[in-house]
Amino acid sequence: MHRLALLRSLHPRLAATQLAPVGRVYGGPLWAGALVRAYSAPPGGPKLDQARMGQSSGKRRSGGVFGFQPLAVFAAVTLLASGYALIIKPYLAWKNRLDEERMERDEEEQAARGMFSEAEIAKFPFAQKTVVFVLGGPGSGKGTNSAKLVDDFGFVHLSAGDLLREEQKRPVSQYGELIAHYIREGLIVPHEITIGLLRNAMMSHPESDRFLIDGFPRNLVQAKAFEDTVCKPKQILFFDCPEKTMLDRLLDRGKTSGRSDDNIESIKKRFRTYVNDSRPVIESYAKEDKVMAVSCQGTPDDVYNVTRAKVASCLQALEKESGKSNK
Ligand SMILES: Nc1ncnc2c1ncn2[C@@H]1O[C@H](COP(=O)(O)OP(=O)(O)OP(=O)(O)O)[C@@H](O)[C@H]1O
Ligand SMILES: O=c1ccn([C@@H]2O[C@H](COP(=O)(O)O)[C@@H](O)[C@H]2O)c(=O)[nH]1
Repeated sequence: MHRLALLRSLHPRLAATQLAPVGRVYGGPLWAGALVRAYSAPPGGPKLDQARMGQSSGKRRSGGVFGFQPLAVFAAVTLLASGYALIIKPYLAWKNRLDEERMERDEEEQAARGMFSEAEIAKFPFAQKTVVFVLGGPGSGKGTNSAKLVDDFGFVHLSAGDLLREEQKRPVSQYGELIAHYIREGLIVPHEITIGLLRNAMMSHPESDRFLIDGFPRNLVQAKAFEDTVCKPKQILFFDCPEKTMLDRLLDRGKTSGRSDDNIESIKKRFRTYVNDSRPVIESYAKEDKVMAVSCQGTPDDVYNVTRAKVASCLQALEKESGKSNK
């Protein structure tokens, strides 16, 4: 039924009242207002315009309590309901949407920074994990062999370079540009960023006891910072490779890798960083008798066979040692 007809059917007074057509949006309150005004008019009496201008008299209410009040209540309720529907409800929905968007943004930023709470970090048993650093020059075969060790020994493989590249690509990362620059220039990204990513990645695998950390630490400062804030490595797996072999492999990989640093300019810078900053880390751990060296010369299978044998005996020795210390 048309709203005007409906209103008029509610009370005879309305039939005698000229109700102006109203717009769609404010229809509710205006209809309700019209209803109230209709009751301010005598039967067959002043037009709505007059009522609006306050020209109607008190006598008009002589229509009687029974005719008047229910509709006045109805008008008030309609007014309130319309106000709620048109103003308060949309406002609350808008506010909720803003809150939800803010929470989503916070969660994304938190994920981007890879943050666990301080309490969660403090509780995580890093010292009980078997961490093996996988070191060697750029293109020496660290990634290739680490992937195979995962299958054979159940390690979780964490490549520091991969984690940095992932972080760089995250749209909300505050470090994206910085990381891109350091990688292209073959420089070492500030260790707080890399260690944060590594720690987060380790904590994302609470079920695992074995971690291969590939391509880290790149210098002595990183090594010390990791030992101080995360844990000491149990062993270092070092791929020993001549520069010429590494160069050939990297240039070959560069044909398909899409990496911003697999080009001759970046490769030369990476070699310089390796000689000046990363070799001293291997030498330092060698003094602690923690380095297993594997020659990267030979086919991938040859190199992996040697690697697997060395890692197997290393893990055996570590288990023996921990068995002794548990007694
Ligand atoms: N023994 C091998 N013989 C021939 N090619 C190999 C051998 N080992 C690895 N490669 C190839 O050399 C390239 C570099 O290997 P890989 O990516 O494992 O090195 P990486 O040390 O992880 O390098 P980066 O430090 O730059 O990440 C790859 O294209 C890989 O397929
Ligand atoms: O601990 C790290 C590891 C890596 N980087 C930077 O990333 C590139 C690429 O590393 P790959 O191990 O070859 O994937 C490296 O040249 C550094 O620029 C780093 O800063 N810190």
